[in-house]
Amino acid sequence: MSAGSEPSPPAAPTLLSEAGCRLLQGAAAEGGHPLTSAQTKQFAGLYGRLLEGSAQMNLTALQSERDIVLKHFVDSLGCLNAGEWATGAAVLDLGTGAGFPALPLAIVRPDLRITALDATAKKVAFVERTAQALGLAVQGLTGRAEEVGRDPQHRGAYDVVVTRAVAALPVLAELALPLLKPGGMLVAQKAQLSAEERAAGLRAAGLVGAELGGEWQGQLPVLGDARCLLVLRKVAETPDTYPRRTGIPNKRPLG
Ligand SMILES: C[S@@+](CC[C@H](N)C(=O)[O-])C[C@H]1O[C@@H](n2cnc3c(N)ncnc32)[C@H](O)[C@@H]1O
Repeated sequence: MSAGSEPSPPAAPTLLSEAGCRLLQGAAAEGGHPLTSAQTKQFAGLYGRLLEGSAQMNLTALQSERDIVLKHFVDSLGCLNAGEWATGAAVLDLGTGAGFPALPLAIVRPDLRITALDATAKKVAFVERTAQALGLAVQGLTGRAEEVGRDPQHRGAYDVVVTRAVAALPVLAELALPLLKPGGMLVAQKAQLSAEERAAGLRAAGLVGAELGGEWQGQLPVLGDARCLLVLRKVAETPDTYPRRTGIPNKRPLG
């Protein structure tokens, strides 16, 4: 800058392009979740924050605008396709990473009381900052689900535990069921669910007080990739022995 010249204005935040907004609106509507223009603006802001955050830390492997729109934003909304998400429900996103599905869900369902749990503190800090900037009611929570599930403040406290791309179904059953209220549901989103994983998941569910509560098979809008949602319903108290200590659910899965 030469002496006496005006300081340059701060760079405008990156936002979703117009084409990206149209793709988002079309795909969300195709998936049964049409967006208002205010919600589309919130997604545009989320896109910008995700790009900024990704420049500083490892937040997402997805690089292109199209992939982020379809495989993060629209895919996250697909979690709503299974089960009844009652108005005002307390929801925990187990293993939220960069905020998926927690942040898209908070945009389209501002009535939900969403807690975004992850073992990595800097990811949770990103989610909290982003939620605050976009005016979304998402609480961050740093910790391992194995420990949070034994904390009286969180055990039995949630109507819905939702999870995407975190672990195999038997592991999810052990981590999620202790966190649910009686009658609550785990919604596990999967790209694929083999017959073996499904059977082991249902056996694990029986051990932690759950049964199959529903199943949804569908496709990711525009791309057509297979998606499956499996719902486990809490029908009995989870024994105090679960979840086992950190690492054991993964190392020696139930079922
Ligand atoms: C592959 S990422 C998926 C993130 C996000 N759900 C998504 O779909 O983009 C898995 C995340 O789960 C978190 N995670 C895995 N096991 C966990 C546990 N036992 N407790 C808390 N977080 C866990 C990891 O730290 C990681 O951020």
